Amino acid sequence: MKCAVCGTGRVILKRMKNQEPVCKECFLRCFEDEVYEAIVQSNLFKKKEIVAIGASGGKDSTCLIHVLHTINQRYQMELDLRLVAVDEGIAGYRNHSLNCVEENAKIYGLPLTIISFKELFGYTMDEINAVVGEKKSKCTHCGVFRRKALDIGCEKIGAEIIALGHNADDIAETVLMNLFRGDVGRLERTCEIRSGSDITPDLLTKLQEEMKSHPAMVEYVDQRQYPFGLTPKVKPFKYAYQREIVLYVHYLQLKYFSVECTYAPVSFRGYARQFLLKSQAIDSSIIMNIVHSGERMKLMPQFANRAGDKSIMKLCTRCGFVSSQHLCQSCLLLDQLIRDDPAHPQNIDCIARSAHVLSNPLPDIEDTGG
Ligand SMILES: Nc1ncnc2c1ncn2[C@@H]1O[C@H](COP(=O)(O)OP(=O)(O)OP(=O)(O)O)[C@@H](O)[C@H]1O
Repeated sequence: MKCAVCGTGRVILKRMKNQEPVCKECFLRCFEDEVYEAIVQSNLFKKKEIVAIGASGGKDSTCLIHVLHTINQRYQMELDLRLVAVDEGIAGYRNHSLNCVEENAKIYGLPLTIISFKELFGYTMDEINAVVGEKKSKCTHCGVFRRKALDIGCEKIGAEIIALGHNADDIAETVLMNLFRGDVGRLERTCEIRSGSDITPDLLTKLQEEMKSHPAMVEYVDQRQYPFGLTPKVKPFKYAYQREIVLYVHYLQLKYFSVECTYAPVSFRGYARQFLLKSQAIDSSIIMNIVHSGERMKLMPQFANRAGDKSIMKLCTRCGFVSSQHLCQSCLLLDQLIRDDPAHPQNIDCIARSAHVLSNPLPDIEDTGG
């Protein structure tokens, strides 16, 4: 059997989306072209834009670095790509994956900035684990703190947009997870290829006004179009299957860390992942069907939960990040941690830490100046 694209190459796989048999070269090229197409169709980036790439060292973000770097050059997109990595402080996991990020920063000549939970919040994930307890999932803490850390990372490198390696399987998992939890208010956001900045001009003006009188935010009024917490997040791999990402990084022998997070086994996401794995064995189109279904679901107004309601957004009274409540989720979680932590000597002022990190340049682990 010959490659369905070039007609001559030796077939190495059948594409997930249409079962078309393709050779290695055509697979790599088609994969890159499809990501480029998704970027162009959704107008994800502007020319010369500083784009942060959330780099975890895992296969998805490693693949994203390679693909964005490749198509940026091939199609003269003129993007200024920079890496932001968050060190959550998970011994035996994140320290190893950060080594891969550092290696890739050198390989692609991209500047890298690392932001650590310990410096930002006063706790590593391992310390949070000790406070929260072994049996409970830590994914909420990790996810909420990481989002804030990535926003702060963007601020430090001057990026007003961040690209993340979420793929179609991740999105389908999140859709299922939200359904399993009955948390349908989040469905719309889950499936967006670009999220964060989709607020009305009136609301943006209101938030910008709030920034002017917020002690922690006033200095950013003239510098930022969006308040903190609204940095647009884009998912160029929204339509890429995980299995093809694995093959892509395998064929190109990219350097990534493949071990699962220490805390993953007790995560709720695990149920959705198992369900999806079993369903996929029956029909591989299930993943994209879930993504497309999620895209088309729209909540009736009476069911929209408050978390999904952008019109009620304000600035967290403590740290100044956008929030639907008086205190943002990260400040609430931090307060709870401090309350539950018998060893904590005093309340840590979250905004003092955020402000400290923002105003003092962290030593960049590797700045190759590319
Ligand atoms: N510690 C981190 N630092 C920077 N970005 C991160 C970090 N963790 C996750 N991300 C970003 O968020 C995306 C989704 O992460 P998540 O852990 O949910 O999925 P993943 O499939 O394990 O991704 P990856 O294979 O890239 O680790 C990653 O692809 C990356 O872009």
